[in-house]
Amino acid sequence: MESKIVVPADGQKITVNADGSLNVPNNPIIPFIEGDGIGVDVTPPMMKVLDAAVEKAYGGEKKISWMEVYCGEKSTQVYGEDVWLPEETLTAVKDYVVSIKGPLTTPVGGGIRSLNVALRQMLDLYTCLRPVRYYEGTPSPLKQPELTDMVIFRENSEDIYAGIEFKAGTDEAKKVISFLQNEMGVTKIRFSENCGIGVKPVSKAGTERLVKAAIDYAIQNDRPSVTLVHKGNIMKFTEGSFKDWGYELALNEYAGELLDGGPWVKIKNPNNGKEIIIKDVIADAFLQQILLRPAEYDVIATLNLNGDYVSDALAAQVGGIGIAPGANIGDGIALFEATHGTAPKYAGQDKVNPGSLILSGEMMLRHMGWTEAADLIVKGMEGAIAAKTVTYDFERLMEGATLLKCSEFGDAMITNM
Ligand SMILES: NC(=O)C1=CN([C@@H]2O[C@H](COP(=O)(O)OP(=O)(O)OC[C@H]3O[C@@H](n4cnc5c(N)ncnc54)[C@H](OP(=O)(O)O)[C@@H]3O)[C@@H](O)[C@H]2O)C=CC1
Ligand SMILES: O=C(O)CCC(=O)C(=O)O
Ligand SMILES: [Mg+2]
Repeated sequence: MESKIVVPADGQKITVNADGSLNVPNNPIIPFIEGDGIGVDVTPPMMKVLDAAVEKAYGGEKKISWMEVYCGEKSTQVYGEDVWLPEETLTAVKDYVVSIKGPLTTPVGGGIRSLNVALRQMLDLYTCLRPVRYYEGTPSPLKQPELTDMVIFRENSEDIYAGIEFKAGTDEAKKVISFLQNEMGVTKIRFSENCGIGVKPVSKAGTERLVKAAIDYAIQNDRPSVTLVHKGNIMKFTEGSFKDWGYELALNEYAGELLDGGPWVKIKNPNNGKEIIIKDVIADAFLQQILLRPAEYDVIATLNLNGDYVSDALAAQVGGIGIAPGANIGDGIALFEATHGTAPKYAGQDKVNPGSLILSGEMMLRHMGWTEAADLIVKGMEGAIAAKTVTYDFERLMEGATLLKCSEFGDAMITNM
């Protein structure tokens, strides 16, 4: 297939050193996927704000060379019908090490499976990292939204997102049901003649690498606890094992000790000698406690579906998914993306909040070691919200706010840097 990617002439690749650290040139080429729906609205301000922050922080010494790569609806326009995820996009995201994407549409029921999930699985980006913090002045349904300060580590490669499911009535579904009944002695499938079947793989290796990433983050960032969120009382050998393997990892790899006889574990932060508590909570209880006692939770390690639900719920507590950032991270490669989707009813209206993708870009700059530019983006966000110059999602909940378009909010962030 003919290449459609135009490599900028004036940039270099980021590379990964043997110890896993990044080698970032002053003029890195960063691939971006515009995204479907509101991707067309939020991606341009994201690039503009990042460029302005880099320019202000480094006075022209550093600069991003953006390189468009394609996925989703735009890919079908550029490459032709049915080409949703071209091979050269995957190759670029791998080769250029750090990239960023807008949201991509997934039809409900039939049609293609999620391209977002496909990117994560094909590139083995096993951690979905979603920090949740409060910006002063943001409208929130909570009385004390500033107490919500959590960092979600969502397992990104397993669980029912593996897409192993069979439609009711198909030969495949009948075959799986017959195997379960006749070879595994399963008697509990109600209405087995017309039943869809899904499979939920959760492995020890997959759990360990995710929980390790969460504990390492807590160590590096001086955080007091890591909570394993699961539904292990019901799904004993998937979600329950996730909890058991997480505790075992803390005990065996971090010289953990049982706290009051267990199951909670304490480990010592080797950087400062402080205790880090590894604890667990059942997912439904967690969802009420994050509203009632958010200060008790800090770093969160959880499975794929729980992490999806928890991400939007926590985002709502601090102002909504309009400003909820995220990253998909593997060993070496990172693909940054907003927590929200394509919000099709707002597509092309220059209306929605670009904050989620911009703050994902802020995470990207920090990941690259460009902390001065990242700090300016945080300052720009704080300033724009404090000045009550905001997009519709905040304006409708704030008194005396000025309503800005999507692109204008990006400009307001730049003014406040
Ligand atoms: N990673 C990804 O690419 C993701 C893709 N998706 C896909 O996106 C599509 C639409 O999904 P849907 O469930 O509607 O979820 P969306 O996140 O797209 O939108 C749900 C609602 O969230 C609010 N919202 C979303 N983005 C913004 C923003 N930038 N600024 C302000 N408010 C925002 C809007 O609320 P209000 O109506 O109150 O204004 C919107 O109606 C689906 O195809 C889904 O599969 C979903 C999630 C993630
Ligand atoms: O891939 C999708 O369409 C939805 C993904 C999603 O909701 C998420 O990653 O949070
Ligand atoms: Mg989601």
